[in-house]
Amino acid sequence: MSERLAVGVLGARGRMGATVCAAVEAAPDLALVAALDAGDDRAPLRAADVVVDFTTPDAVLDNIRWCVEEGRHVVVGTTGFDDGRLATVRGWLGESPKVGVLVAPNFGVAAVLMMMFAARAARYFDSVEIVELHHPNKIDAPSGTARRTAELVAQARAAAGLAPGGPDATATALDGARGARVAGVPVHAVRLAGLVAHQEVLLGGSGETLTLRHDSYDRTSFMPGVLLAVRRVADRPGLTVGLEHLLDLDRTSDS
Ligand SMILES: NC(=O)C1=CN([C@@H]2O[C@H](COP(=O)(O)OP(=O)(O)OC[C@H]3O[C@@H](n4cnc5c(N)ncnc54)[C@H](O)[C@@H]3O)[C@@H](O)[C@H]2O)C=CC1
Ligand SMILES: O=C(O)C1=N[C@H](C(=O)O)C[C@H](O)C1
Repeated sequence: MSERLAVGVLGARGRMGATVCAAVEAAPDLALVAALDAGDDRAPLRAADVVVDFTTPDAVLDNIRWCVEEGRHVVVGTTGFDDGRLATVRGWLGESPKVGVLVAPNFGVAAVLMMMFAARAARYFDSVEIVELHHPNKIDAPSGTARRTAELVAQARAAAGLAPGGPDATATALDGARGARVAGVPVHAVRLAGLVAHQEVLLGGSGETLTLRHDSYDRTSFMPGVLLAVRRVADRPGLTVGLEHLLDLDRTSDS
């Protein structure tokens, strides 16, 4: 058998990090060489070909900078990215052009399909709103998936000459009643005991609606996508945003 790909995990004692460690250990072509959490020395990551980060929005940028400087490829599931943060990562990669960093707000294949379908459908409807629903231990709102979905929907609607959200006659509202606007699209966040990770994209037109719903019932749902990214990130020097680029699904129009 050929040599196994060496993988390090940051956030290894967390919900996602622990699941990633188990998935890597179960994969015959991968070897878990470092499983680190907050406060640990990062030196053992020098033995890794690829580092996986599932930490916190506060910690992730410093981890990526360290990995890029050390020439390690990075698969990032941690959320909290916006254009400014992605530009910062691109800047570091400019100094290390052989390194690949893949940032994905959601590694669930069905979740990626839901995002792609939402972008594809967005131009056919008057209104679009997003409802994301998560476990109550989640520290960021709205979710990274909802943010990315809103951005993709807004881009598709702008390309079709449409406003991002839809008609809305609301004249008075309590703070938050109409959700947050992400790229102009209303996004509503629910935190509920018993949930893992769920999202609905609601599209409305004349006398009809379309609801796209995705449910992650278990964190193993993210593992095929994480392992695909681990195996492929070295082939993609520079920054890749979104698992869709590894799934050949990134077309969102007929042209
Ligand atoms: N892209 C995706 O498919 C998914 C992304 N996520 C995201 O992953 C992140 C982690 O989620 P959970 O595992 O649920 O959180 P968690 O709170 O269970 O785990 C985070 C872990 O990171 C550790 N940590 C904090 N700072 C660190 C540092 N500097 N170095 C190493 N470890 C550090 C914490 O001690 C903790 O063990 C969140 O941003 C979440 O939104 C979660 C699920 C799927
Ligand atoms: O914190 C979570 O649990 C999740 N985070 C990601 C996000 O913010 O989109 C992915 C998934 O929704 C689970």
